[in-house]
Amino acid sequence: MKSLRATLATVWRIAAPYFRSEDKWPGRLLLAAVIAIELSLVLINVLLNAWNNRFYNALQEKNWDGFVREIGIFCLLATFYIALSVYQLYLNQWLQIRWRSWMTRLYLGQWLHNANHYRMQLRGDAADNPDQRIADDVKMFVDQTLAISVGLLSAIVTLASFVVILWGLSAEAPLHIFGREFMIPGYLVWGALIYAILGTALTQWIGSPLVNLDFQQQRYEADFRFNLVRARENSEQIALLQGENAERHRLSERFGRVIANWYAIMQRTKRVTALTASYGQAAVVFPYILVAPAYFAGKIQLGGMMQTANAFSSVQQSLSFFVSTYRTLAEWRAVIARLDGFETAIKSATAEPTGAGSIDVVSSTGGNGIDLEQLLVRLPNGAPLVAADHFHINGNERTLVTGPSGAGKSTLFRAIAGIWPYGSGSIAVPAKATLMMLPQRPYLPIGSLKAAIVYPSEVGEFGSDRVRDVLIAVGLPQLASRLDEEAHWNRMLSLGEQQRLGVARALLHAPQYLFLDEATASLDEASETKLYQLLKEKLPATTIVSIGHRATLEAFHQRHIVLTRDGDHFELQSRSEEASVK
Ligand SMILES: Nc1ncnc2c1ncn2[C@@H]1O[C@H](COP(=O)(O)OP(=O)(O)OP(=O)(O)O)[C@@H](O)[C@H]1O
Repeated sequence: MKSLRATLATVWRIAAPYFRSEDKWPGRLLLAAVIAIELSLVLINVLLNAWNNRFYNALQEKNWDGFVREIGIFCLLATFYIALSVYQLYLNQWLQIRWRSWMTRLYLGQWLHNANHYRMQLRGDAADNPDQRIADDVKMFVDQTLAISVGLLSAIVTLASFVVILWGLSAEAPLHIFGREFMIPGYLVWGALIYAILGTALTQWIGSPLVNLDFQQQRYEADFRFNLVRARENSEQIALLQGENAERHRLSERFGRVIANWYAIMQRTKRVTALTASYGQAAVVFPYILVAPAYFAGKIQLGGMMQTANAFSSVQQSLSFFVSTYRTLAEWRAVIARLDGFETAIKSATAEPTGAGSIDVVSSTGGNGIDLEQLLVRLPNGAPLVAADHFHINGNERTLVTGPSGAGKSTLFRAIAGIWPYGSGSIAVPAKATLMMLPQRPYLPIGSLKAAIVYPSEVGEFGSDRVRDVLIAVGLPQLASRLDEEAHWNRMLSLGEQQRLGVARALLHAPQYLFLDEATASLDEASETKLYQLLKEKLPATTIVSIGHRATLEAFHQRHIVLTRDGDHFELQSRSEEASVK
């Protein structure tokens, strides 16, 4: 009961914001229309129930006029029923897509806000496969929440209406057992109730493991799909290493989990279906068995019996709402748990940069350069990595950072960029300063070459002539005529060419602070020298901080910082304050 209340509270927390959002009026109106139509359908069912009585009595009495009139009434009711059903589905789908669009935009916004997606990945927490949550789970949540809540409402209203009818019919057709009449008020209602409670309890008992199995299934499917995508993304490496067998083995192992869990679902579903099917079939004859003695004793007519059977089945069906939607409910709970986990992970990732035990990245005013104060960068497991008590990265200067592999150079850059929360101390970056990080392998989104170069800006922000000039300057004249060509550039270009594109990106954006993390390491020394010369000439006002291993790089930097081991971590130390080359 407690977990049901907690689940409903979670549903409310996830679902309610849409109906309070800027799209609240269309959403509320559509929901109201869907509910109104559902209630109208229940009303038609009530009218059809009374129709049963009149129709079968007309048949029994061989009353032709009555028969024709009832057929006419049926056609009228059926026409309304059809029209309402059509529009209920239509409006329901309309609401679904509006609600889903809103939630998808919200989740995308939160996930892509302030490097949350990166921190969530670092934490490796419950929010695995965010793509599945944003793409599939939101859709399922909206579909199922609507289906279940409208279905539940319909079941409650149907139950209330038909319980009244069935109560009246119980008095008309008193219970007959072995020729004796028993006066039990509303015995048909009690019969339906006991029947439904038994069915519900049995289904819950047999079917409860399905909730967890469904949850695991979605997870294994997403995991398998993600690994397929990774294999596709790294197909060149796999082919070069002849890693196909290893890949097949790995993928088969992941698919094996999908299969094993599916068998478990099949076993469980078989039992649940056996129960629900028997339950449904027994429900067809059960009311006849209850009222047939009264019918044969001549207490009620055929119409009365048919109406009773119909009312009984409506009551029984609405009481069995839980049984009939068990699978959907199980899936729904799994979806709710996943979205809840996703929201929680986003919340903690959002809170992390400002929380206790995190590095404080602040905006400084007036100064030029970046100040590291009492900085201790840690690994996610808490182990210390890089420390700097008072350190100043001078503005308008070119600084080279070196140190042993794994010393934490890249992680220090991540901390300065404000995406690495683990650690303590503060990093003061001038307010409104523009920072750009160039990694060893620049990210080039799939699309036109121009869009890939100007990323993360919009294509229209830079003129094509400008982009062409920059491409020629970085030594890629052969690409200058292919700006509109669409491709997977990370896959198509050599690493050296990708690094030249990275430098082209930096030249276009002309940031105030440019951090190069081995961003030219794949080029030959002569090309690297040319690119650095270009950066020096074209971006004279830019503060450049480079990570690199080559000694030749020193010539382009005025200052050299070395990460040196100090116990369990590394310290930042200036090797030379004097300029090498100005
Ligand atoms: N997401 C992460 N989770 C756990 N440990 C990490 C993570 N990212 C980096 N590390 C660890 O932090 C340490 C420093 O990594 P970093 O990439 O900063 O080193 P680096 O000095 O740039 O090395 P290199 O010169 O080889 O590029 C490494 O031991 C690495 O394993």
